[in-house]
Amino acid sequence: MTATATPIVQLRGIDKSFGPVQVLHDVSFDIRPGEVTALVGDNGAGKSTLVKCIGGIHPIDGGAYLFEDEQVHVHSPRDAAALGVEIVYQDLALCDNLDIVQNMFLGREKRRGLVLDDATMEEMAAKTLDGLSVRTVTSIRQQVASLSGGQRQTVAIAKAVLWNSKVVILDEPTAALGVAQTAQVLELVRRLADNGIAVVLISHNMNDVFAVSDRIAALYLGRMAAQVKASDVTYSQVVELITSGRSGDLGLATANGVTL
Ligand SMILES: Nc1ncnc2c1ncn2[C@@H]1O[C@H](COP(=O)(O)OP(=O)(O)OP(=O)(O)O)[C@@H](O)[C@H]1O
Repeated sequence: MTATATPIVQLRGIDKSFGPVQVLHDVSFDIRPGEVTALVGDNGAGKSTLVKCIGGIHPIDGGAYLFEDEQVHVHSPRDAAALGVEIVYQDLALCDNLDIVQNMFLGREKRRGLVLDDATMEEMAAKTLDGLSVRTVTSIRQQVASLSGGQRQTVAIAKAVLWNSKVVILDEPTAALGVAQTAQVLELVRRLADNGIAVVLISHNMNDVFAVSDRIAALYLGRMAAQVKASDVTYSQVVELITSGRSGDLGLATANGVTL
């Protein structure tokens, strides 16, 4: 996507503490439509906390959350969903004993009168999977228990997209996958962005990050060390940002977390 896409989400000066422990310090973060923004950082850097603030799971203590240039107050996942923000978690929260359609509509089932509108749900599920060019599942009435890790991840992502999401945040989507399945999921991640969705990818895997990301945001000890275009940095510069919060080669413009 173009370098000039206007951010759909802009966080400015976000602080977040849990009791006496401040986990996020003055964090600014932009998420742009049509782009994959990788969110990287060491264990405990604050990645999950940051996305949970975006997703309405944790209230922010201070700073501004702008969505499409308007300041918003997101107090619950429902508020986030109303904006079109969905998070796909590492543990996926899929129900093994339900099929793909049932999982995709879990808690938001379509009804016709008092009965479930299975035909509409099936049609919407199939359309969403088709739209993402997902051909890895054989039947949408297949139980999720029988799916591979990659297929499960695909269903979880499709579930997030089903609701006309504008922002999809993926927490380590390839962490438990083998090589081939990782490639498939990364392809899907790229396709989401190519369809105009603003995608955030939390990942510890630099190969994944460089394979699909347009931008990379590095958190270090709860501060945004840098947010840069992926094409402007090397693998080792990103590793340096993750491990020390700075990269000498990048200079000051990015060391303060300024978005380029
Ligand atoms: N609900 C909570 N209550 C108290 N402390 C928390 C809570 N959630 C996270 N923390 C703390 O906040 C810090 C950042 O954690 P967070 O999970 O956001 O990091 P992360 O970058 O996602 O790490 P990882 O890569 O290991 O998942 C950690 O020190 C963690 O212990």
